[in-house]
Amino acid sequence: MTNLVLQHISKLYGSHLVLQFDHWEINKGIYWLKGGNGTGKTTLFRVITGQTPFNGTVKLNNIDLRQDPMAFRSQISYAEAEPQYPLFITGKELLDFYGDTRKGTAAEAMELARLFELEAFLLQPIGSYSSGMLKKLSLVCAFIGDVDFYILDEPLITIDVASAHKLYELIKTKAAQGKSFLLSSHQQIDPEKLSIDGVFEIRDKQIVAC
Ligand SMILES: Nc1ncnc2c1ncn2[C@@H]1O[C@H](COP(=O)(O)OP(=O)(O)OP(=O)(O)O)[C@@H](O)[C@H]1O
Repeated sequence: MTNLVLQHISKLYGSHLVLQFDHWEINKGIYWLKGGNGTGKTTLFRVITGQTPFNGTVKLNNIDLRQDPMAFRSQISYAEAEPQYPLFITGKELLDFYGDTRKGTAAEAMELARLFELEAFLLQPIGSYSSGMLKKLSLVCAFIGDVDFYILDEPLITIDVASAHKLYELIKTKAAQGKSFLLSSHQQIDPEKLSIDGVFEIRDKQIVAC
């Protein structure tokens, strides 16, 4: 049962204040974070996943990111908007790496790769992948293993309609198993394809419900 709590948050890049708010909390569900370019969505995701220094407290299911980073990270999966991987490794090597670190099985990784029609490319270096293939590979990585909370930054960019449909179905299946999602998307999310439990926006450095 997901519970994500952020308290007394402030995030600066040098002297540029990007986020500042006292409290934001979500429970189990699928959430959509909207907002224009540069409002701080990716920064918020990087704060939640402990990938950038910040002031304040982040807790997932009562596990404090700072006090117990290993336990915290084992509960969370983050797919970046524009994933960057070493170009010389193959897709399979990347999936094996994620499988090892996330304690996922090779069969699970292959099943996800097959779902997104990446199977035939797995032995090729990532440098030869198209932008859509790269995005799908990053989504496959995000779904390897068993975590409680998924953060998907712009999961719909560059993927085709059929893949978007598969992603929606995967999110629904995981949500039915009790998992939670925080998605950012500039594209409208069709409520008939994916039912959203809450929509937020970053406005003036704060997270507000829409
Ligand atoms: N590493 C960084 N160093 C300095 N400033 C940064 C850095 N990353 C982001 N910023 C600044 O922080 C602000 C928020 O950026 P962020 O990438 O979080 O926005 P975003 O909402 O994800 O934007 P987009 O929708 O364009 O992806 C912007 O003003 C950006 O210039």
